[in-house]
Amino acid sequence: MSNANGRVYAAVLAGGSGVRMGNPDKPKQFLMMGDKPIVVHTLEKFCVSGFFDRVILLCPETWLRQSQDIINKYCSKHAGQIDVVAGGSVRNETIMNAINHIETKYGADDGTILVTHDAVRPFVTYRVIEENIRAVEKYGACDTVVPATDTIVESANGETISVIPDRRMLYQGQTPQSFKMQHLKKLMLSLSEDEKAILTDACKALVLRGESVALVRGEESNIKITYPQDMRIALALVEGQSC
Ligand SMILES: Nc1ccn([C@@H]2O[C@H](COP(=O)(O)OP(=O)(O)OP(=O)(O)O)[C@@H](O)[C@H]2O)c(=O)n1
Ligand SMILES: O=P(O)(O)OC[C@@H](O)[C@@H](O)[C@@H](O)CO
Repeated sequence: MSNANGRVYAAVLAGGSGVRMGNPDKPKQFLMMGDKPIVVHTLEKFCVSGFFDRVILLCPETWLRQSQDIINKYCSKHAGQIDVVAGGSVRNETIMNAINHIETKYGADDGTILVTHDAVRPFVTYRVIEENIRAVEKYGACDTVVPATDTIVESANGETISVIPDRRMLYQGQTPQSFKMQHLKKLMLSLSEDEKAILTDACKALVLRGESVALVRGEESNIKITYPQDMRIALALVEGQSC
């Protein structure tokens, strides 16, 4: 589905190795969740939504062949919509690989929209995906967030509290994070090594340059599967969905 100004692409980020999952025999995005791997649950959300001209799956270089096999086995109905591309050594490099692939293969202009999403957030909803696209059309960039539920404590030295910010202004960032693709590329290329070192997500590239990023309301259920206990929660959620 093209928007009024250009094309819309999804980058499903599956290039990580899942160290915090405790080094299972495969990166966590390829672990089974119910009847199919986590990454397939996520890809299906984007393919079925009908919002995208193309869905790009970024995976570790050593998993290119296996990723394609997984798609053919578990997601064959949508295989024609998905390009499998190698990710980079850090998450933002993976996003740059998606941008370079799209530019080279399909071309891009100022209206091209890129919706980036963690492969390990398989419970993203169609509402959130659609609101991301609408927010980029209106504001140029957006982040998906939920209000912070815990009190967030800041400590500069790791021993004592520096400040407890007003929770009413605090949110937890999720994905999707979505952008005018060419603008994101320009900003990413402008970052210094020091700036790259503090970039825990792509939205921060805009925030560092003083640019505004709109908020899209996320969902508590849009969890990121990071630790083994998240996997147990995810399995319970997917079982609940199939009941
Ligand atoms: N070089 C990287 C690193 C991460 N990711 C992706 O970014 C998402 C969120 O990252 P995270 O949960 O930190 O995944 P990992 O980097 O795999 O986990 P860890 O930090 O525990 O190794 C994941 O879907 C992961 O595959 C990526 O595409 N490319
Ligand atoms: O720092 P981590 O590697 O856990 O996660 C990096 C990003 O994936 C993360 O910032 C987005 O999912 C938004 O929370």
